[in-house]
Amino acid sequence: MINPLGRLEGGLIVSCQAYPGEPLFDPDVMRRMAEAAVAGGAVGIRAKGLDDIRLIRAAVDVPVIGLVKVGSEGVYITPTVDHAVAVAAAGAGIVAIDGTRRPRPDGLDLAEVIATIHDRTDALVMADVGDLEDGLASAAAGADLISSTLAGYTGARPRSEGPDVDLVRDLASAVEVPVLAEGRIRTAEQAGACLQAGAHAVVVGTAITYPTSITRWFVDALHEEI
Ligand SMILES: CC(=O)N[C@H](C=O)[C@@H](O)[C@H](O)[C@H](O)COP(=O)(O)O
Repeated sequence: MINPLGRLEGGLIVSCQAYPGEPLFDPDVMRRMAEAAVAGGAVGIRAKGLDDIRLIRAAVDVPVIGLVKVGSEGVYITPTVDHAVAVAAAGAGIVAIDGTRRPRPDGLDLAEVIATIHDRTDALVMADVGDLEDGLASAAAGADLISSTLAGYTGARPRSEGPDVDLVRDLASAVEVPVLAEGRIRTAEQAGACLQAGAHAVVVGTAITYPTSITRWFVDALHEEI
């Protein structure tokens, strides 16, 4: 497998995710969303769920960062090795896993998890972290790249309104592996600030692919005007 990290450098990765019960919750809709993002210049796609990953992998020629979500509390992003192996088998060249120091459902530590994924697949492992200590521990455990995905969602750091640029900067200067900026990037200016802070690439989801939230931002702003 060609190492995808070079293809991501300096670029925009678009996260295409929908949830059960929502109008866009359909792998084929996410496949179309991914194609639309790539047509606009996305250098990578982040996708959730094995069916979505399969369809998107077949439809676009950019690296796919895959994950599954199991629940929404604690360690819910690709929580076990078996989940990670399934994500890689579905076609993700990069598997995103929870990279926090919280106890994992399979009782393994992060180094064991990453080593086993490397043994059983060709995929790179991306650690989704919530603070600097998570990032340092993930790098020491063998993660191939680190993302600020969980900043503001684990209790370790406050939930900033925009991206946690300070964490991105601290991670980028503290670890050797590439650091992605992810989480609450709402504008192109914020994405640029993350690259300036040392991010290898930026991941944007909600602001591009989640029309319910985008609509609500407009609606709320209109109400504040009154
Ligand atoms: C915290 C968590 O579970 N984040 C998830 C990770 O896959 C997604 O829900 C986010 O949409 C993604 O990280 C992109 O972030 P944003 O949608 O803010 O641009």
